[in-house]
Amino acid sequence: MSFPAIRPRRMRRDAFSRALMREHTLLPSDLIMVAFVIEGEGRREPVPSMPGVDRLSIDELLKLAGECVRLGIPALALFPSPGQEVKSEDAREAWNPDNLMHRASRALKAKYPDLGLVGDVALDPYTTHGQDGLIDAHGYVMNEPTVEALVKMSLAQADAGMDVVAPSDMMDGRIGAIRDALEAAGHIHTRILAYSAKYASSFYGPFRDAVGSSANLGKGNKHTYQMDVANSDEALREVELDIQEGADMVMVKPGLPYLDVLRRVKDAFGMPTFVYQVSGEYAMLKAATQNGWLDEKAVVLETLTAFKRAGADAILTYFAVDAARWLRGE
Ligand SMILES: NCc1[nH]cc(CCC(=O)O)c1CC(=O)O
Ligand SMILES: [Mg+2]
Repeated sequence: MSFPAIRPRRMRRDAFSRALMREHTLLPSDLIMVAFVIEGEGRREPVPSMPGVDRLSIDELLKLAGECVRLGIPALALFPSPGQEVKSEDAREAWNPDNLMHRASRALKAKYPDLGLVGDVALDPYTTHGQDGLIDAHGYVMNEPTVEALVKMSLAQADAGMDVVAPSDMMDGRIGAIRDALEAAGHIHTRILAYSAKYASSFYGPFRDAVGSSANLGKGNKHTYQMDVANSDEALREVELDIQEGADMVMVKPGLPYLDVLRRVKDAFGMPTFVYQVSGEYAMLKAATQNGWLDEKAVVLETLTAFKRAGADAILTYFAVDAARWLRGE
């Protein structure tokens, strides 16, 4: 009777050999925490479609930042949830030097100068129609006028101390325009994290609730600028352009349904490649774990490890603080 000489199970038998052959390790330093900012003081406003996520006033945000620093999470990505009263057709609040994001940035940098700050660059929190750009009479998002606005927004964020500007809008040519403007203004250290392969996904619904753009967007969609979910060659073309235009980091978004794209991007370019585990992925996992159908710690760490396996250098996730605590055995 002959048995297999090659037994992959041998290495899996004991914890020591499993540890030695493990190919990827998830660390708190792989994570970027995501937070929503609101006006006020002492305010934590729950996002109903994202149980466990609160919109935070700046003083509460400072506490979250302190926790990130303590846990070894290198950076915090900020999204504003401004009131309807500052929204307009032309989104001018986006580059107001004293807007909510910029006040948050200055407060965070004063208290935690070493925590990396990532500012979202897109117009959707500030437009009355909920689109990421400026629209023409037909509701089409106009490319160049939007890029001009994004440039002003990026300069204002850099002035307010943001370390990284992260255009999440998918306009053509915006990385090059932002890079030129930052250089010309002397902001030579401001990094650009480009949402390069951002899909027109249905997994963003809870985020749009959180920043207050879903009601304004109504039945609208973003199919004329975000990518078709069926494409991945196109993702490589988009990433290549952003690299040529001066991106320091490129991103694939959403995460879990797009691991194939992540792997292709990492293999093709070897760039710092980030992935965004988006609001709908968060909501999906939360719903199942709150029902007791899945084990939260186990599935969250599994998804985050899967991103690393697929080639991610860093992961934007609403679970960053929880995951870092679990990884540290807290
Ligand atoms: N500029 C919009 C933006 N920036 C980040 C997200 C989604 C993030 C998430 O779902 O967690 C979106 C939503 C959208 O494109 O409508
Ligand atoms: Mg592009």
